[in-house]
Amino acid sequence: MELEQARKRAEELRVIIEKNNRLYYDQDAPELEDFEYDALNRELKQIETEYPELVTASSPTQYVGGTASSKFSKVTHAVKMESLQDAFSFDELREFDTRVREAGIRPEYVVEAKIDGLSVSLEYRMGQLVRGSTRGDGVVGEDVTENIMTIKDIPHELPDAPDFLEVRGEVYMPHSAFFKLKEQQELEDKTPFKNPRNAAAGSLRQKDSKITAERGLSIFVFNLQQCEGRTFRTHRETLDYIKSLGFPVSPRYSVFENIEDAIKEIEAIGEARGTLGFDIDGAVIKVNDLAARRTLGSTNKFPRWAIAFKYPPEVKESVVRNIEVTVGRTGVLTPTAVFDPIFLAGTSVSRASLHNGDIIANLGVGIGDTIKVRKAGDIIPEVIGVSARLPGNKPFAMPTTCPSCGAPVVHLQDETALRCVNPECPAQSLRNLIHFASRNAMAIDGLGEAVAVQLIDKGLVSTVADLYTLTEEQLLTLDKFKKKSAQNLLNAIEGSKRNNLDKLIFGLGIRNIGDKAAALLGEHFGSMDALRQATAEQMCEIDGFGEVMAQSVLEFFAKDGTTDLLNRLVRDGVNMQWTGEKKGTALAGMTLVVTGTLPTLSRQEAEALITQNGGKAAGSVSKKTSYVVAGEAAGSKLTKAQTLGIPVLDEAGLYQLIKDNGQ
Ligand SMILES: NC(=O)c1ccc[n+]([C@@H]2O[C@H](COP(=O)([O-])OP(=O)(O)OC[C@H]3O[C@@H](n4cnc5c(N)ncnc54)[C@H](O)[C@@H]3O)[C@@H](O)[C@H]2O)c1
Ligand SMILES: [Zn+2]
Repeated sequence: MELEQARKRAEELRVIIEKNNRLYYDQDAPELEDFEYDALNRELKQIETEYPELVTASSPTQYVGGTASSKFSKVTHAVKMESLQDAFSFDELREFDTRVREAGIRPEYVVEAKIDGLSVSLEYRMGQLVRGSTRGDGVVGEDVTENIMTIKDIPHELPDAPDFLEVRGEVYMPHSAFFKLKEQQELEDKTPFKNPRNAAAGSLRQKDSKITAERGLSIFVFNLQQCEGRTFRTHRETLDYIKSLGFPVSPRYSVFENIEDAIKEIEAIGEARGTLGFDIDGAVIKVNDLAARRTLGSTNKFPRWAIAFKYPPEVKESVVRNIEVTVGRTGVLTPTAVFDPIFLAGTSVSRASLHNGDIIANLGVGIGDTIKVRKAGDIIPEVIGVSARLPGNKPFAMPTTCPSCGAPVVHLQDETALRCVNPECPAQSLRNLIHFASRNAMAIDGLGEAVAVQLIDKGLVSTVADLYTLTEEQLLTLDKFKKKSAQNLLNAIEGSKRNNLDKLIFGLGIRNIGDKAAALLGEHFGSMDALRQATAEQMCEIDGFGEVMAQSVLEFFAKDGTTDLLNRLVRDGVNMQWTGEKKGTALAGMTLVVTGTLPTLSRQEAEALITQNGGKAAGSVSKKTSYVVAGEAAGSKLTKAQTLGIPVLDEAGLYQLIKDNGQ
């Protein structure tokens, strides 16, 4: 490449890379797959190696990619949170080894899995967790202490800890938590996170720590940043020490005497990839000897004593045996390719979503064709192309009628998806019914998926209103149903009639209306009738309510069948009024933290009492806390309140406070 041509390409690449850095680090919503991004970075690095005169201080190859968002207060890291140099072939690892040996170091390496999440620093003073922060640009990160406090794996207190300790680790979302969240987001018609890494980053970088708490995040700690009063000789020793303090550490971290053995370990980790229960995006080789690390030092961006090997995305071929089309709760038709099982990134795979008709048309894929399937992250397989077409085969055509009910399907405005809009469609009825009965909605015990499937299949229920006319006789026709179980279910259905209005609003499955939005609507309008008559402007007056949500509510009431459905529910005695207390103002403007075991209230109940009275219930104590409500066995939060001089109440004191401030 000519210099001028190289300069032009380098500039182009920098613009693209910076744009994708913002999407990935700042918005937790990348558009490229990691290996696609890595390829761009590599190309830029190659140009800069060939033409060193083209390297600029602001090139993304020279600094850590993130920034600290203004959503959080900033933290300056005493020990810089560096990135890692990466390698895509074993030969590059051998070159790394040569560089280490050329610096006069006898190599001894630790190999660890590289967990795909986001990097955090945790600081402990006198054994108490005092701060958690993100990497940001490596020097300045974000203060996410409150959110960090909600992660169960992270100890709040360390026994026998030094006066000051800082560790670094990777917060990640296990596959189990990711699938749960994905299902929940789909049920609520929200765009699900693309992969566990983005889900972890998006969940940790939340303004509301309660949301973080619900997301099931975990951590692996992989480095000792600072430790007052103790010295260590090797990385291995520091990991043993971190583990002894109660932190989760990388599941395996063995020491190897030479690079070839280290490479074998990387291969072994690669083979175990799909079975770990969480995503890894590579493996890291680190020089074990800490003095040798100091000799090797760091560049502006990464240490010279470590290197990350990135596993290539695996691509394999298989033959499409079928394309199944299913109907979701909101009527969207989703095609799924079913193919001969192949082994990818450690697990057997035989299905991949084709998303919609446009994607099928772009791929040109039909039943019988040979496809290429890739697993980019560790869990979601993707069809990336057709490698051999069955002679004369045509791409699969999406059905023109609903595979569940046979009604004609439609393209709604601005959507690529096809939808079945028949309100009585059984596939949708099933998802609607499961949602209606779920815990945050009408909470009908005993009405899970298995029972819902039977109710629909036997034609006993087609809309949720049918639940309220079910008889014992009918329930006895269900699999495994005896008199007792039938009666229990009828009681649960009967009990649900008395639920507060928000449960019903949420249960109706209005697009974009989650349980929190339902509660806002219920409290604000007070009855279903008032809500039905509300205009978009009136809804938008509610704090926290947006235009899109308001439109969805209007659409719901305008839909065929809604009036009928609500009339039937009213006739059968389902409550349509807000029976919850209107929010009081006794604790307005105050932030309270509940800790320990209270004599009569559970922690949830105490927090509900606080919010019902206009206060904010927070998860951790800070200078902004107004009161700490402490019960028996209150731990670090109580100690912290005492150090900060924050008033402490018992349960009776909380009631008194509400009484004193109420009208
Ligand atoms: N898809 C996109 O658009 C996009 C954009 C930007 C970055 N990225 C991805 O982000 C990565 C580059 O980001 P980076 O600069 O953070 O570097 P990196 O992720 O390659 O390596 C550094 C990080 O690895 C983490 N890590 C996990 N386990 C570790 C262990 N056992 N020991 C040491 N560190 C461990 C650390 O937290 C550290 O921050 C690449 O994988 C890239 O593909 C993707
Ligand atoms: Zn249908």
